[in-house]
Amino acid sequence: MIDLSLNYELTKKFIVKFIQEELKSNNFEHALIGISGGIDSALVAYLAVEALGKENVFGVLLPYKLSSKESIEDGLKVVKDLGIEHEVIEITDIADCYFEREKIQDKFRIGNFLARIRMSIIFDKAREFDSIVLGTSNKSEILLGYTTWYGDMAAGIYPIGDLYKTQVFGLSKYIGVPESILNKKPSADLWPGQTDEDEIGTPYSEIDQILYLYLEERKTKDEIMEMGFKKEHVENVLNRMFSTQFKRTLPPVCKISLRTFGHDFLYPHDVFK
Ligand SMILES: Nc1ncnc2c1ncn2[C@@H]1O[C@H](COP(=O)(O)OP(=O)(O)OC[C@H]2O[C@@H]([n+]3cccc(C(=O)O)c3)[C@H](O)[C@@H]2O)[C@@H](O)[C@H]1O
Ligand SMILES: Nc1ncnc2c1ncn2[C@@H]1O[C@H](COP(=O)(O)OP(=O)(O)OP(=O)(O)O)[C@@H](O)[C@H]1O
Ligand SMILES: [Mg+2]
Repeated sequence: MIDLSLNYELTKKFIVKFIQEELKSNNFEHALIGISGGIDSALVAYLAVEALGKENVFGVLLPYKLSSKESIEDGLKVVKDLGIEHEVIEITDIADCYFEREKIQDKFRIGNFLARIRMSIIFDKAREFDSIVLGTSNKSEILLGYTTWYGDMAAGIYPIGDLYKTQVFGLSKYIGVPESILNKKPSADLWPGQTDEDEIGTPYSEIDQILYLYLEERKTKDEIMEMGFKKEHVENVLNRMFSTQFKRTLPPVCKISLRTFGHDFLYPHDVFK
């Protein structure tokens, strides 16, 4: 196993500075975060308070009737520990109105819809509080595409987007995220009993190694398997990554004019006054 742990003091400083600079250069003072009770949003909230001060960070807790009891308890623990202003908005009525009307029972449709309802409320609240939305996506879930496109992925900036999930755990422990959050299994909490690792089929300890070896050490699939990783896990991780490239790029634009978004305007000087 490759040691993916980082110098967490330095990592924290980089992310804190990143949040400060991104807000400043885009003329924002406030940041808003959807707080789920999970580790990604907890970590981002702690880093945001360090970067901006507790008076400039807002938390929104958006439980659905099937959200786990621990999620809401841990979410409240985060906002109370940090002393940030927060709102709890239950999304059951809004979501069930649509599910009942369309007779939807498929858990994936339900889960993706919940993620997109949350996104709508988060951006509405960002407008109300004149804030940038801090994304909570990490490198592992972005690379796997394990996320709802334009749902929980939607954000202004990604402070922990270059940290593998195992590094999210390392940094969270380092900065003192509450134990109950550190000790529970990552879950999208979109249906009862859901956990990331069960749904994906490979534990994060292996996902991160496989992604790292393939992307950063440029090992081939065969070389990774020769290092002792099971074929089913290597194929699972790489296939998920290849099949979700669309989630990591702007939608392709059909080029007609001489100057087209996505094809041109690739550098800041293209659009400067
Ligand atoms: N090649 C392609 N080019 C352009 N668009 C493409 C496409 N392939 C699919 N699509 C579109 O993308 C849609 C599917 O993508 P999407 O809607 O994102 O949904 P999908 O990837 O099917 O599902 C999202 C997955 O992420 C998990 N999740 C969601 C939310 C939060 C978390 C969490 O960890 O907290 C996890 C969830 O449990 C589920 O496994 C298709 O319906 C299709 O419209
Ligand atoms: N009930 C909720 N209330 C507010 N925001 C939510 C809720 N559920 C999900 N979100 C938003 O969607 C993001 C994605 O969820 P995800 O499960 O990947 O991260 P997490 O819950 O923070 O960490 P973990 O992976 O440990 O569960 C959350 O970080 C949060 O910003
Ligand atoms: Mg979660």
